[in-house]
Amino acid sequence: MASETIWHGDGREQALLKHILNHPNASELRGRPDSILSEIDRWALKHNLCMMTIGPDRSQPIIDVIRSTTPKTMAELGGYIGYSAIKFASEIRKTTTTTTAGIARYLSLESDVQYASVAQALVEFAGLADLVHIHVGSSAESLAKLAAEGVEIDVLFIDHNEDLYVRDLRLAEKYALLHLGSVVVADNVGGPRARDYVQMVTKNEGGAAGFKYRSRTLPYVLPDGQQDAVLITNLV
Ligand SMILES: C[S@@+](CC[C@H](N)C(=O)[O-])C[C@H]1O[C@@H](n2cnc3c(N)ncnc32)[C@H](O)[C@@H]1O
Repeated sequence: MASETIWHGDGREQALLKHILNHPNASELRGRPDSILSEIDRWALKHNLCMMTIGPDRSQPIIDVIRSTTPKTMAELGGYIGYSAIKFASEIRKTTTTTTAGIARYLSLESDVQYASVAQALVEFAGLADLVHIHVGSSAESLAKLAAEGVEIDVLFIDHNEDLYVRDLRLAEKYALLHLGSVVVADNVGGPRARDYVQMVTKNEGGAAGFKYRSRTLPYVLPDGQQDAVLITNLV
């Protein structure tokens, strides 16, 4: 019988953090997001571990979204160890304009306290703690808190639990966290658990807040050979 891929939670996250912080070239890695992410990728490859991070290749279409929208506020559902937060927040920093300078932020929502603490340490090591705000708690609770603070999300990256994609997009709309022109990017939409979400955003019907969805699917193959896809949806 084929063994199932283990993606997380076997101590690899803490081992990875230790590796990065105690790296012989730690002083050269510190404050260099791209080098830190490359080191994470190298470490995972060396230890033959599939990590549930967005990784370098799948990041590219999301980087393109950031470049074309220059978001003031980007949020993600599912932060894990902070890989995507470091990748996308550093891109936001590079694309910061005079209008977004000082106010751009990346909100990372993560339910697991231990993963969030690894993420916080890596974000600080990458020099992005002023931009990245990690919210520990379930996505439903954190979205409600963001709504109470009057947050408006320009780019929403959904990458937590496919069973919750529909519910959480609906919540973000209900709480008026999204606006006309917001872009929603969902990863891992290739499997059956994301079917309802795919149906919802690829129909030309409006969402709960009256926006219409314009979606495009970008297929990819996972390191273990499974087919999957990213779905990019513009609210129009
Ligand atoms: C695929 S990983 C995220 C990977 C990350 N975006 C990256 O690319 O580096 C999914 C994460 O979502 C978190 N998660 C699952 N359900 C959640 C929920 N309801 N609210 C917040 N986070 C959740 C998990 O603990 C896990 O760390």
